[in-house]
Amino acid sequence: MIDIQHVTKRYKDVTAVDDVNFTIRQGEIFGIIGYSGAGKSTLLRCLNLLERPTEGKILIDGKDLTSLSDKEVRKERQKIGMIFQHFHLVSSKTVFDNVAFSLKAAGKTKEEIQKRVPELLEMVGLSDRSRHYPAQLSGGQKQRVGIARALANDPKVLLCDEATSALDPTTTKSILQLLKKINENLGITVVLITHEMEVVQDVCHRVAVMENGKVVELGEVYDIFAAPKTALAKQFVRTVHSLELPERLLAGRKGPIVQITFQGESAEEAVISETLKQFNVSANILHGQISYIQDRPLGTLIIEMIGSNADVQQSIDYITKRTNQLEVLAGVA
Ligand SMILES: Nc1ncnc2c1ncn2[C@@H]1O[C@H](COP(=O)(O)OP(=O)(O)OP(=O)(O)O)[C@@H](O)[C@H]1O
Repeated sequence: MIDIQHVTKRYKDVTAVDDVNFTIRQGEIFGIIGYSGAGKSTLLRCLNLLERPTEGKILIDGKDLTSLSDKEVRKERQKIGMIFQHFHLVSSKTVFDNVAFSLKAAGKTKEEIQKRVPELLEMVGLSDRSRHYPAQLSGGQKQRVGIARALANDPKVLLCDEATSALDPTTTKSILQLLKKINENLGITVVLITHEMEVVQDVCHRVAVMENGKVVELGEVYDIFAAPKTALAKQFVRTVHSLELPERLLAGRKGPIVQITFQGESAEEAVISETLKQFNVSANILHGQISYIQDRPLGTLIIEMIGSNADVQQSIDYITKRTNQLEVLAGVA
């Protein structure tokens, strides 16, 4: 649906986006994650040509935006809503007028605006705030106004530029739920950039990990959580699924310490107890958790395995076969 074809954006000697090439599918919530300066904002702004790529093409539904004149781009941009970290509301206008603004800009009649704005406010749960000014709203409510304004002209795509970064964790969850609802109910493709892996875990279907202007890893969110390939993706996964063990525990171990990741159904199987029954080893459970990503369980367990070298090795081989991933964190003492 959104084809990003070899897009590069340079500012003098800085290459903010470096030959990025991937496709965002119709109806998905696509996350772009990276640390500050990775090029996320620049890439997002290239998607609606707020920034013109220095090289490469952006195609939306097969239409090459980069080949259009500025006037034509402004028209196309009405089909692409955008929300921002700091909301960008007009402080002198009421909630109603902030939302009406987009409709006026698109040439809608007064009657159409009077009908449409209440529908939009209802959708974002702000029907009772229509006559308030932005200064009278909480951060979460301001972002809801931003979302209503972005949806005013029935866009096919919603771009979210760090939309929850200025919000507290509870408000972040509620805004993410709203984005999810909009995606599911209206079928709008959502592209969001963030530096928080938790946001990706909560709502995204797929994610691209960016570093130095490049996409270093891209895939289904579940797969990246289950088996991140690059050091950067591993770092981001660890920010959510942190299973750090105290040094003291590692120093006093009697056998190897292994981390096992269970994917899908195997998370609910008793692989460990079966292993202990079959082989002459005992296991010391040090840490464990099960997360649900897109309603699929992903389990992580850290155990110390105690027994003869041969038995321990056989158990490790058995568990590796039964689960998708086993990593030895510390070898034999
Ligand atoms: N208008 C500009 N002029 C010059 N350099 C820019 C401009 N916009 C961005 N850059 C540079 O491009 C690089 C990528 O910036 P960008 O804002 O896209 O990163 P980001 O991943 O979104 O970071 P953040 O999360 O801090 O916004 C940075 O080195 C930045 O300084």
